[in-house]
Amino acid sequence: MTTAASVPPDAVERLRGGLIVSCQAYPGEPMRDPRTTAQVARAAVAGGAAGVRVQGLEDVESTSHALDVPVVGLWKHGDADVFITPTLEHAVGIARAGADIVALDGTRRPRPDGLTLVETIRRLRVEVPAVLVMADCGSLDDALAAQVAGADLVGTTLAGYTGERARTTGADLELVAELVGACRVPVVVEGRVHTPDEAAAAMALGAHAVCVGTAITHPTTITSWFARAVQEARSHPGEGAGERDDEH
Ligand SMILES: CC(=O)N[C@H](C=O)[C@@H](O)[C@H](O)[C@H](O)COP(=O)(O)O
Repeated sequence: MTTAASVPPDAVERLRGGLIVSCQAYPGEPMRDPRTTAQVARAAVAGGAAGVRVQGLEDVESTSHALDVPVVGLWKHGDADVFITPTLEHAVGIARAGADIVALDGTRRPRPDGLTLVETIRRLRVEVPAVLVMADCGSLDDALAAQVAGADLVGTTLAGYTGERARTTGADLELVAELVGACRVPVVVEGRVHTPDEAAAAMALGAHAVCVGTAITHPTTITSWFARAVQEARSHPGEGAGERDDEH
């Protein structure tokens, strides 16, 4: 696996300077179907995505078969604080389903199976030796701990969702700058990147890749942005659109 001095693994290298599109539909939503996910992912790749991020065993399976770009897989499970690929069992499942990179909770919080992050990554690599790991972090301290634990990539995915940092409007670019300055592993900017300009700003700070979900692949939320703007324009002519909400 990658170290500061080694050549980055192929999947990490293929994502360098690229856009990762997160293709996720949430429980009960009309687009929650592995075939739909694979189709959305193919459409994203046709538009220039260097990689995709997908959730759940079936979606990882369907998408990894349909595409020739790196697939970042995760498994959201449970209502606890740690819900992104929370246990070793989830991580092994996602790796075996075909993910090139397993994204998992990379915070310093206790994990539901009682393993530490370092134990999780070590044992995952015993089970599935070639797999790479992206640690979804909420702070600089998370990211530093995750790289020591052996993560191949660190992401800002959980910034604003763990209580350590405020939830910024748009990407947490301050954290991006901190991570790029302090981490030797590549940094993926993820979370609330809503416009091409924001994605470019994150890359200009030295990010390895940018991951965009909602603003590309979640039509219900995107529609709500437009619907609210249209409604507000009708109620208050002459005023600009308000802030975007990306809660699902
Ligand atoms: C916090 C959390 O649960 N994040 C999840 C991680 O996979 C997804 O719900 C996000 O859509 C993804 O991170 C991309 O972010 P955004 O949709 O803001 O572009």
